[in-house]
Amino acid sequence: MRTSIATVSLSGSLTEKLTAAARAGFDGVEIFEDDLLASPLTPEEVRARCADLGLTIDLYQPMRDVEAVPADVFARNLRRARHKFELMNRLGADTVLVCSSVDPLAVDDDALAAEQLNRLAGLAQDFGVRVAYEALAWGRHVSTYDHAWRIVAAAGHPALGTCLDSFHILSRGSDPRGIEDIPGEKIFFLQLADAPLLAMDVLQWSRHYRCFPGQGGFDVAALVRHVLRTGYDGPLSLEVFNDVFRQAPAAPTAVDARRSLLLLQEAVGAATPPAPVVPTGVAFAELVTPDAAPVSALLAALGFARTARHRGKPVDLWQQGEARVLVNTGPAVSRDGTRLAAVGLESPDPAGAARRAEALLAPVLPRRRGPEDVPLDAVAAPDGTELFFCATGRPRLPDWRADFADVPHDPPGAAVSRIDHLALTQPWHHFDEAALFHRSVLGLRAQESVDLADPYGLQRSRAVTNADGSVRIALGVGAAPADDTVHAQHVALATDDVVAAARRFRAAGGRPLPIPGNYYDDLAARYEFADGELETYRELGILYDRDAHGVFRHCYTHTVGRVFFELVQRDGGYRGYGARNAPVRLAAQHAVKGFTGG
Ligand SMILES: O=C(O)c1ccc(O)c(O)c1
Ligand SMILES: [Mg+2]
Repeated sequence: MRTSIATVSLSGSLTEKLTAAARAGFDGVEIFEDDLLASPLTPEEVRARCADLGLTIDLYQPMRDVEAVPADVFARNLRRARHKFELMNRLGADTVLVCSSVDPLAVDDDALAAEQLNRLAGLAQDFGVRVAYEALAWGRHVSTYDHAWRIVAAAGHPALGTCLDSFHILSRGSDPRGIEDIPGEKIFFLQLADAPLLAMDVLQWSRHYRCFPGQGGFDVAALVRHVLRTGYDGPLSLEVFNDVFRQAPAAPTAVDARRSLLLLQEAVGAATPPAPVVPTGVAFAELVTPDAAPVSALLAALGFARTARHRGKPVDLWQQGEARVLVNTGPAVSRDGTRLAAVGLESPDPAGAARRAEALLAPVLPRRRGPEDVPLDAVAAPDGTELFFCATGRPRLPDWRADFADVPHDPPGAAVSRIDHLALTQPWHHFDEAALFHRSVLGLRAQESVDLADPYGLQRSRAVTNADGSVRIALGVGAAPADDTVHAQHVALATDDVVAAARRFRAAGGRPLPIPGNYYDDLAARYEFADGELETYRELGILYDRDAHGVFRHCYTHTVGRVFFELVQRDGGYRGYGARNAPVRLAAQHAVKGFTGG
């Protein structure tokens, strides 16, 4: 199946958009009129540029407010159309999109609409051009796909067909099954967009919040299956109006778009990339730092022991239970202060996981390893975090720990059993991309996105997890490009007894994040606690939450560079991440000098 993308979906000049679309592997483009009008290139030059890039021009759009108007108005519309058709001939574009009228002069008269569209198609035919009529969800008289199709059918012209747009169909709650009543050859074009399920004016929703299929709440794949059953054999084309994508660099957006289409093609059986290999645990979190001392002190206070050192690189392995943290002081990676640079994911089939990732356009990383090192497959997530697919102590698979030599150490503490979750901060324009990436490349499930109030801006967070919760990654982002000081990353450590773990941390000289007294006064109002329980939480800075399944108790350490740790105790199958407490945590991190930056 051919794939296409509308130039409106990408940022930049027309040339930049075309280049990004071609590099990401699209076969064609829909050229938006505004992009052409603003381009210094002549239509012939645009045509040549597309040809050089290997792109076809699959659609020119939009032509507005054509049909069901008084005769004199229609005569002017035909004159306007003639200009467009001439232009399309110069461009080498053979299909124009006509969207249903929003003109106050348009009348509610299907017969008139059909007659005028028939005449428009007659003129188009003289230019060797086809007209694809699309129902805008907010069209004045025509706002549903079945209505647009009835008019096209009544017009009965071979150069007139319909354009289906998943947003207009699904945003109105129309039943897409009716698509199968349209003959495939009369579907001249198929535009695809998803959107988050928002209760708002449909025009605003469409113009600002569309996203790539798989990133929102619509069942775009089901719609595409209906379309394919008609015999439609035109391109799958993405048409996404989105405020964030308009600002984000075009190249990664185009790759994100292409990945979304690959997944859609997989879902409808039109592509068969290697199957996802879902990770079964977190093997390690890797911090890079210019100075190991503060991180080492923090890990030691948390009860970790430095158990091994890499044979060839300045990397220490710190361990407690099944929780492993690598501290890397290598020169190449230490420029930005302390940060969470890599995650080792326990994979049942590391090579298969890497093949899946590569097929879904994840950047495969060169193996940074010495001649003796265990081969490790790694890819980069959208935020730059390196994801290693690895095995820990499993027969027949090389163990990444073989690269490390034990060093003498005292036994680690026993409070922490494993890594509960990792919180990664996404660049502001990669949030939707990140969730789709983790879902598609790693086969994780995405949970609902939640809003977290930070005193200096709203943050959003969305968790991706495997089925048993042994891999949990919370993807977070600020609302806009912003100062990143508290948009920190963190490693949450699972414990069976957060009170004991917090006490141990303090006794060992750790600095817990202080939580305001108001928080505990409110907790007392919300829940009943055993005698002394709340006082213990207050003393240790432990936060508390409950969901339908269980109880969550957690506390935070101070921040080193961009990284802090959290101790978490999940009881009774609690599924969340304490989102309700996040505003208190964020405010506390802002308030306490030394918890930010540093
Ligand atoms: O928002 C619009 O006006 C608009 C224009 C052309 C389209 O194909 C579309 O789906 C929406
Ligand atoms: Mg459209």
